[in-house]
Amino acid sequence: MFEKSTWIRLPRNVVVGHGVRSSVVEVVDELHLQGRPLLVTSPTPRAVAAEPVAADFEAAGIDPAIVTIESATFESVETVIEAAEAEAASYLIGVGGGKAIDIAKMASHHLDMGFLSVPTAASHDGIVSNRGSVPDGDTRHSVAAEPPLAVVADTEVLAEAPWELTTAGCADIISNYTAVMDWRLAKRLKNVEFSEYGAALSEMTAEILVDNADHVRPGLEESAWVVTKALMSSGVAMSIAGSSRPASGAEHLFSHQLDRLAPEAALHGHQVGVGSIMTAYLHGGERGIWRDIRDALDSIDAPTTATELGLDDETVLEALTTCHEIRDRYTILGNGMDERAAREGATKTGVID
Ligand SMILES: NC(=O)C1=CN([C@@H]2O[C@H](COP(=O)(O)OP(=O)(O)OC[C@H]3O[C@@H](n4cnc5c(N)ncnc54)[C@H](O)[C@@H]3O)[C@@H](O)[C@H]2O)C=CC1
Ligand SMILES: O=C(CO)COP(=O)(O)O
Ligand SMILES: [Zn+2]
Repeated sequence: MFEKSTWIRLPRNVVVGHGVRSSVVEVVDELHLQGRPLLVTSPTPRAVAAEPVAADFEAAGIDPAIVTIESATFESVETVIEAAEAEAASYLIGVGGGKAIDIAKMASHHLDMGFLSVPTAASHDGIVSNRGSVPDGDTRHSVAAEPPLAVVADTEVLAEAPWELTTAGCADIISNYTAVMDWRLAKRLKNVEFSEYGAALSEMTAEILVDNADHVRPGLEESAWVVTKALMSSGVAMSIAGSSRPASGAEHLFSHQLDRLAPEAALHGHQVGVGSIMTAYLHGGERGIWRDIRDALDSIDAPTTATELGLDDETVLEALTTCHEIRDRYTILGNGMDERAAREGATKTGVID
């Protein structure tokens, strides 16, 4: 008897383009959301977009509340839940980079409320995904969360954000190549659940981005358009898979461990990009695709070395040899890398000297 079933949850409205920030109130109306919104943001995105969106609500006769979080932690999720209850909010709007959107997503899941995603940076592929990513002591959780009811991605805002945020988003997408390699390996060796559609969409997204790398240049609003579409497509791949597997393999474990060893040293996307160069080497050796990944990152100004990440060689090696412990996700790292092997791989790929 056939007993499989799946429930794929995706946004109902995706609004992308020049000046669409001012459409948030209209999108809320179209979704028939009633009552008071709580805008969940972080310090810089608050001024960039949350306050203008709040002003639009006020002009429409709706009184919004705002809460500012500083970090992506379970404490921040609690802060937002308490603010939603204290302010009698009816739905949430995440306004900012990956951290603010993740926290809004997880709080809305807990509160059983709808949420909208309003990215201010094309820096990560959590914009539409149904996952939240949170560090917790020695581990890193990929938490099932509420996908957004709608996404409003203003390319004018995204293009005005610092360029390195956009290159981080590109690197988060390029890392899909190795994430899917790890996923296929885990399917073969550990029989983990695998989605051909999720994997194919993730790989195709990276392919399209790399093919369009010439259009990803500082100062071009078209860059924000190209990158945001890829970030959304990658998020949809995660929602189809029901896990972050299509977009998160060993290169993400490496980045999550760096977040513990050298907090705030570099952007998430930049860290996973450098991790992807090294894990591509582990998958394919000299003849593997690690050079293609390095060149793709280089072509869009993303870091390809420890120095460009602002890290010393020893931190990179420590992360590489210990990151398999971060979570129970089988990857090319298996039960962990030997220190000499890690040094050899990192040196051969030019990540360390
Ligand atoms: N849930 C998911 O599926 C995914 C979650 N993530 C998570 O997202 C986070 C990484 O996202 P990021 O955006 O890199 O981090 P972030 O949210 O900390 O943003 C990076 C920096 O950019 C600033 N910023 C944002 N918009 C700006 C603007 N318009 N102008 C000037 N500064 C601006 C922020 O204030 C912050 O200082 C990590 O916690 C990562 O784990 C990443 C990918 C997928
Ligand atoms: O960053 C992600 C995909 O780009 C997902 O993060 P996790 O590794 O926490 O699942
Ligand atoms: Zn990522």
